[in-house]
Amino acid sequence: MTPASIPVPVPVAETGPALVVEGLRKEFPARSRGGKAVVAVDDVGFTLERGGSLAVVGESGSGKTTTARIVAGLERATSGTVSVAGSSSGTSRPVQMVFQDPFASLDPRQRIGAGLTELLRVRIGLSRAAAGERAVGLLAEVGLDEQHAARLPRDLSGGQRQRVAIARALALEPEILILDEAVAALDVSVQAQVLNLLSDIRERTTVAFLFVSHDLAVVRQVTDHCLVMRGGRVVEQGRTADVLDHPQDPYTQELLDAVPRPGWHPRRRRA
Ligand SMILES: Nc1ncnc2c1ncn2[C@@H]1O[C@H](COP(=O)(O)OP(=O)(O)OP(=O)(O)O)[C@@H](O)[C@H]1O
Repeated sequence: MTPASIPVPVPVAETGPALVVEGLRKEFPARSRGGKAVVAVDDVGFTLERGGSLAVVGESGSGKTTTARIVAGLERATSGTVSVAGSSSGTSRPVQMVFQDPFASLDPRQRIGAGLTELLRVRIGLSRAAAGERAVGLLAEVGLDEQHAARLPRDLSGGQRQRVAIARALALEPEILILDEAVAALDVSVQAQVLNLLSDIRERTTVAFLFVSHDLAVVRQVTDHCLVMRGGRVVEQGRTADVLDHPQDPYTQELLDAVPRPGWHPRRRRA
């Protein structure tokens, strides 16, 4: 593999889509001698419009997270291109990622407000006073107040910690927010609150969402386009409502059939 084949983020025009991915491929080397390399992502392509919301769905191991990590710059593709809007405009991190477990990205000894203020000083270059003010504003945007700001991560609920993770991602003024199973660990009612927050953010800003999820009900609620992956490849993509209501690929139908719905009854096993 020559260095020339490693994709470099290419800026796209200010008016163009937030993200264009073409011919993306990721091979992981064999884990043992004589083992086979894993092709985690194979010829994946999609476009995410500014302010749009695209779901990546598929069963475990289908390549969703690897695709998201390449877009976020956390993993290098073997080949293909990832073009992110704003990557030439001085925005240092045009893509931010929120994970299922926000604990991992929070310093357990740092109070929420102080951590956010530090992030704004170090990464955005704001003065101490301006960073403090912006931190209060960002926390308010995600529904948290100064009482929450004074707490340590362990003294917040799971939903509140996820709000903090979203505030920290937004602090860096990204073009694209990747949410990788970001509500999967939350109780249904807390999940609904965080999903409402994400809808609000979409209405207020031009941030585009890339939403990795195995939960098709959540996908229906928060995305307008959807990409179905299987074995590293895209089997189907289109408007979320069309894909979920009229799946063209049998695999998408299988995913839909696997979801318990109101009125769903497990099939009785034959004796
Ligand atoms: N660092 C790695 N080294 C080797 N193989 C990997 C690595 N990361 C992922 N894989 C493999 O690549 C494939 C795709 O994994 P990926 O995590 O992208 O799938 P996923 O759809 O996100 O699954 P899940 O929903 O379980 O997170 C799997 O076969 C996985 O075992």
